[in-house]
Amino acid sequence: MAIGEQREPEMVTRRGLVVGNYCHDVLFRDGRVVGESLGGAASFVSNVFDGLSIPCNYVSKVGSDFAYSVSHPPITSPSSMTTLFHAHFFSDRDSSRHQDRILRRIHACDPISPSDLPESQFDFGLAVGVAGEILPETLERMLDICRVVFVDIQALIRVFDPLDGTVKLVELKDSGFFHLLPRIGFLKASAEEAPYIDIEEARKWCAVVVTEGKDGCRVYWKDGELQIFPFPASQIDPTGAGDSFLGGFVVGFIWGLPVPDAALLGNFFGSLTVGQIGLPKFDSRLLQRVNNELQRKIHCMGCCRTRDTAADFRMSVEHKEFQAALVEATKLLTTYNGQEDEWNSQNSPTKEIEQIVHQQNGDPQKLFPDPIYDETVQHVKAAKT
Ligand SMILES: Nc1ncnc2c1ncn2[C@@H]1O[C@H](COP(=O)(O)OP(=O)(O)O)[C@@H](O)[C@H]1O
Ligand SMILES: O=P([O-])([O-])O[C@@H]1[C@@H](O)[C@H](O)[C@@H](O)[C@H](O)[C@@H]1O
Repeated sequence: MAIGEQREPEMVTRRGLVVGNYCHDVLFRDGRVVGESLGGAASFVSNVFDGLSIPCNYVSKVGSDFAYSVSHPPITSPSSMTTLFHAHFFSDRDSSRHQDRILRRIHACDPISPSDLPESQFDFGLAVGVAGEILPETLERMLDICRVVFVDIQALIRVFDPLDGTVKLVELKDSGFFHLLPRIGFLKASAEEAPYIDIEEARKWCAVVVTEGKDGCRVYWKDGELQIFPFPASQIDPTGAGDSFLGGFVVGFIWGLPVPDAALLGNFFGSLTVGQIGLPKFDSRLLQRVNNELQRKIHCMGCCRTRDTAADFRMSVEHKEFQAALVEATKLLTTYNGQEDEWNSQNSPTKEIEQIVHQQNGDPQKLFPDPIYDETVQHVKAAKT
């Protein structure tokens, strides 16, 4: 190619590394089981990446009891059980934010050590542990082999009650990961986690994205901050919204979008996630529309994907147009949602589990001794095979 000849802008394929364990999620509302699903940030992130054809390596560990088939096979630890979370929601409180979710880690699979990571180099990495499986030395190794690393703070600051596994949070500076901050590209936190970071200190070292549920998100960097608007959504289950947000944000970033536009794409996928229980299904037509929009944007930017890891925080002149295009894409969901409701009503395990649990227990309050639920789930699964 002659020097100076304009290259047709194109998405240079970037390869990533996603590190974090898949898990089993059980959702309770007012003490009643309302759903059980594949979980773990890696599953929500890969759901977005697969939908938008982002090539990635995944390092995730599960036990031999892992109950789901996934597009990126995990490492099975025969001596361990799959990470299991019980997420308790309550109708009498505003569950539009996770603050009112009580998370309990019932089982924890083996941690991911540096030697579990591939030897090769990667353009980007996502440290997305949910149950303490990412060790400081593992994150350090990720920082060595990935050019830019996106970290979900829930991988760093969660601790677990020794008696019942209830998830609590510790200050980042007391987490054992603080010294790695200057090497992290982006730190993602929910509004509930943000107070444990000291954003004024952290932003000196890396960009911080704080997701704010139905209010969208806020991006902080050394010299500024920006509020990025949300997309409308009727929330059914907030689980995984932050994970899908991070997936969308990273896609925007590696496509070369300015950070505010990447955050908008994150908001978009977060809003689609809360409208479904567990791992969301994205309409293929909607995903195609998003891909077309990304192609259009990099064409308009007249640049091939040459930006290295330098982040561009300027609000693009096209930000509003991008937002409008994504809103337009969600209109495809109106028809699909009709089928989706059909899918939920017919296929959701919830009803079966509720009926069996009710028969067995009469009073759903008995649900709390979790083994009852686990046994019921096994029974339901067995009945399905
Ligand atoms: N009820 C909602 N309506 C619209 N968008 C939402 C809603 N809840 C979450 N989102 C989107 O998903 C993103 C992540 O959600 P949030 O609940 O803040 O993350 P986390 O799961 O980490 O707590 C938000 O920044 C927002 O863009
Ligand atoms: O809802 P969110 O915080 O984005 O992410 C969730 C984790 O916090 C939770 O521990 C896990 O069980 C879910 O599968 C999901 O990954």
